[in-house]
Amino acid sequence: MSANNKLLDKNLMQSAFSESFRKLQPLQMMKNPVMFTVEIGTAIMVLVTLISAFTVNESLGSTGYNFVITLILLITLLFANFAEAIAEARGKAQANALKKTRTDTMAKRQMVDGEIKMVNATELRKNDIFIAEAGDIIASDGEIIEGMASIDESAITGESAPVIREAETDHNSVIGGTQVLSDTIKIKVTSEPGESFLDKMIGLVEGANRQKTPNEIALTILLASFTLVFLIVTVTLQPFAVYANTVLSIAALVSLFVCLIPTTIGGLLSAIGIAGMDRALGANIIAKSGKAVETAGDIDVLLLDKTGTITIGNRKATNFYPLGNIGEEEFAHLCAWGSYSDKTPEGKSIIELAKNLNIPLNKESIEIEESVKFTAETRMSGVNLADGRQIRKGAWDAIRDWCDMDEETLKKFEAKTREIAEKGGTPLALGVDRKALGVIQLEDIIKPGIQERFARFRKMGLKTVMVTGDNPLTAEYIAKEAGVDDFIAEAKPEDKLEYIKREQEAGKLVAMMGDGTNDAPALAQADVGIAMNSGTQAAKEAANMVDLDNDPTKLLEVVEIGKQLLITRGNVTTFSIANDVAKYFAIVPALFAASIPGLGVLNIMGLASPQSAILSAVIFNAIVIPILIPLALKGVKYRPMGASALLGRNLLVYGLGGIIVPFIGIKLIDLLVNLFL
Ligand SMILES: Nc1ncnc2c1ncn2[C@@H]1O[C@H](COP(=O)(O)OP(=O)(O)OP(=O)(O)O)[C@@H](O)[C@H]1O
Ligand SMILES: [K+]
Ligand SMILES: [Mg+2]
Repeated sequence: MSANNKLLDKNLMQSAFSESFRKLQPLQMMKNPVMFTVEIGTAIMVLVTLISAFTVNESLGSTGYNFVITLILLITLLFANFAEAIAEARGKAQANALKKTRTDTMAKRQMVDGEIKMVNATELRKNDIFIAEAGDIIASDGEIIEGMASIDESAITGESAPVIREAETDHNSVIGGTQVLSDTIKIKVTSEPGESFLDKMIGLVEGANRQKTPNEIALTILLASFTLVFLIVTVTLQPFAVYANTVLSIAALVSLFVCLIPTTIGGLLSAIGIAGMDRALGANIIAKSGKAVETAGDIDVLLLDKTGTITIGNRKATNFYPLGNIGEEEFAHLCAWGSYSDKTPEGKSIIELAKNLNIPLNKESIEIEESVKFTAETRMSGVNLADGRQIRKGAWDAIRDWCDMDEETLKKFEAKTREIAEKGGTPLALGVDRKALGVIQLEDIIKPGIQERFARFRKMGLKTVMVTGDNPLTAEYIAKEAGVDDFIAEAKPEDKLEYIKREQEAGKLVAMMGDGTNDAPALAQADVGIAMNSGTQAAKEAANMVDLDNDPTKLLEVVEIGKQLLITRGNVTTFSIANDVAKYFAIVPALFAASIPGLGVLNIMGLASPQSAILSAVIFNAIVIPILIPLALKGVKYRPMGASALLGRNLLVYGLGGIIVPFIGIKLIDLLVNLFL
């Protein structure tokens, strides 16, 4: 579902073209104060043109000239509308592609009495239960409450590799419109009809409910006040002109005003915002608001999980180390038994290792009375057997606290766990009936290329923090290898929340990514919280963005998209205002050169006449907008560097450039205008 990046798609151009005219309605234009004043100026010029055509009034200037100025002002408005319309049209094209995936599906609804009834997907309500089998299109968003299945999510994510979704894990979410490839699952509906994930996505990309972000509103107010200042400047020029015996026509005053107000950024502002959300969507990120994307650009601290984010995440058991009075085979047995009801990759890999070592597991010989699930809170898991035995495995410190241990055993375990942790492995200890029996070694691989990404963030001045439930030694090893700035070890879910609060109290903006229900509070607290689409409903509701690809490193991309949005907007604003200042010095001396010879010194551009100076400036003012549309949509090319270096560079390029470019542009247009007239 990647964004349609072709800027010049013919259909998009056509629909944007007609939209540009529709957007001329004053009620629409009013949302954009800068361009609305241009519209008022245009209306005044229409009147002036008509009056000058039908009456004899020398101070109004020639009808032809007035007409041309009116036309150029109208084109300026259309250009600005076109910028917004083309940004919206790209979103709509994506929405249409999504709508095609929303087909009429049937669902096997399970009624209260257990009976299965075929119903239309639209009849499903929140908390209803339905069954989906291999080949079925999942009829609604939901959470798997029984079973596991491999699912093809390509209709939504564009990713063709199937994904595994399973009840009682942090990957229990399914999206309506995706297809079950194997197995049978029981699903509880999580959204009402019309409010599904897909519906929300379509609404978002259509831009129907796009709201201005606080930053956009602030900038709009700033631009409006600039506009007011220049209105006063232009109006006070009139008595000055009378005093200097110069006739300033209404056309000249209106044109001067339009040239001086920040029309470039005024015309491109909303296109830049829409394009930012589009870019996020292109990266398969659903931002619940434009504000979230923007905030991502200002983030100071990034909280990242260790397992699955910095490391590949399918931690595998690689060794059994019995440390008590117990043989290798018996120890492996107990490790496997203790993992029978453990659905985590760690648990599965322990059984896998036992099988690979050819340990006869004779599962029939045991009866599980109660399974003790792994939680990030207890950092242990295990089983209680029917014969009364309790098996627990977990983080070393958790098992240590659970077991009764003498000095000697403690030393043995500490040495072994340290040995494993110092090399970046995760030691799991195993205890039976509160007696520690040995250690299991888990290994995980640091994701290739992750070091470069962190280096890039350091250059931008961002702090990266690795959070892990693992012990400090393993954490330290991985943190150092991966190149993160800080780490929190033996972290429980609430530690993330605490850390975020502390950073925020110090004035920092914090981003994090999570998928589990216990991540929800921290996701809600973070300034930017991204939930994985496979994650639990609670996590997705707490977050302000959802990643369709379930890629924990996506956080890094989101920050870059946000930064690019902020920088693009900043640069276009700088350019726009620098432009306006330059235009002032291009036009005013030309206007007064005849009556105040002293000003002739300032008329460095040597424009042909006051009329052509005005005309050239208005034309330049108009064409800058479409010239910058590609930049607004694609975003300024972003290089990682510190904030002050970036500011310096941008001021140089867009500030200085913004001053020089109009002089050259207006001079060229002036030459052309006089060549043809
Ligand atoms: N299935 C499991 N059964 C028992 N103990 C486990 C299991 N999985 C992990 N552990 C232990 O609990 C600790 C905490 O796990 P948790 O999932 O909270 O954090 P983590 O996976 O180490 O880090 P992250 O926060 O990056 O996911 C692990 O370091 C490990 O020692
Ligand atoms: K302008
Ligand atoms: Mg984990």
